[in-house]
Amino acid sequence: SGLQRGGPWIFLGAQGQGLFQDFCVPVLQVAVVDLNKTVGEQCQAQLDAEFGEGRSVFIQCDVTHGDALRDAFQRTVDQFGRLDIVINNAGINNEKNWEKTIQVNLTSVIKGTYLALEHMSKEYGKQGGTIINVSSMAAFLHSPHQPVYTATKHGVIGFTRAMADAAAQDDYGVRINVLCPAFVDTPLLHTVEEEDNMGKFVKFKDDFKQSMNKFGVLQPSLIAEGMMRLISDPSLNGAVMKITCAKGIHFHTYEPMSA
Ligand SMILES: NC(=O)C1=CN([C@@H]2O[C@H](COP(=O)(O)OP(=O)(O)OC[C@H]3O[C@@H](n4cnc5c(N)ncnc54)[C@H](O)[C@@H]3O)[C@@H](O)[C@H]2O)C=CC1
Ligand SMILES: CCCCCC(=O)/C=C/[C@H]1[C@H](O)CC(=O)[C@@H]1CCCCCCC(=O)O
Repeated sequence: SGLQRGGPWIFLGAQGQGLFQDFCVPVLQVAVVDLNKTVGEQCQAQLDAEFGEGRSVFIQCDVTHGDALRDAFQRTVDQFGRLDIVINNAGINNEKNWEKTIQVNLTSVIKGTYLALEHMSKEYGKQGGTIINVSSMAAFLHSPHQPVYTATKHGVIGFTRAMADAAAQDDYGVRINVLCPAFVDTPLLHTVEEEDNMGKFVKFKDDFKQSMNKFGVLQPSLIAEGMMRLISDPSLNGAVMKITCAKGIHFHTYEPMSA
């Protein structure tokens, strides 16, 4: 992976579970791409403080705007000379404006993966790399509270596994994996109580909160640890990493196909 070379990375969706404090990378070059200027600038300030100035850039971008997303990738490569690691992390929880949820959580992950391949795949004459697409345990345990969110997270897994097979069979030199956290202590979790986000499904919020009490809420540092493992283990491609309070970091296993 690119980790040994120390980056560069592009991290789409910056709040990103407060991940940056927890990445212990000695030589880091990272582009933080986020819609929210305040969040992006805070992330960059943290990175400056921890790793020194000049190693990171914040690019304000709505990942659902195709041209802006393409520009964000190009700016990253212009700044750092190459790209090794891409994390498609941006996500929203909006059942009222569910079309937007599909755009951010699924369509932009697909676009982000294709753009990442343009900059990293041997098919395009590039040097290889690694991609992480962020799904959710909602892809395994559904809830009446989030039907479209749940659908997008299933979609991320299906797309990622199929692309990982394509990457292996056509020798892209790029590993593509998916990460499925259970509840994580981030601002996103608070949106489940808001009618503006949940629409008519807000009535299920108490069930959802009970589920949080039952299964517990993860700290972002464990998500960072999972990402580091996906980045640094060269044997992983098409892997579906789950992270839960009960079992920590582990992998989903699929039945072999029968004839
Ligand atoms: N917090 C949780 O319990 C869980 C979160 N996840 C997933 O983890 C990922 C990160 O979520 P969190 O850090 O929890 O959420 P968050 O809300 O704290 O951070 C998400 C970031 O994405 C950015 N973003 C949203 N829409 C965007 C757009 N159109 N363009 C660019 N940036 C955009 C936001 O500004 C925010 O900074 C998401 O894909 C989410 O679905 C998965 C399982 C559980
Ligand atoms: C607002 C976004 C919150 C997203 C959190 C998330 O993705 C949660 C998904 C839940 C789904 O909607 C219903 C659930 O029960 C999911 C969480 C389940 C955690 C499972 C832990 C299982 C275990 O400990 O073995």
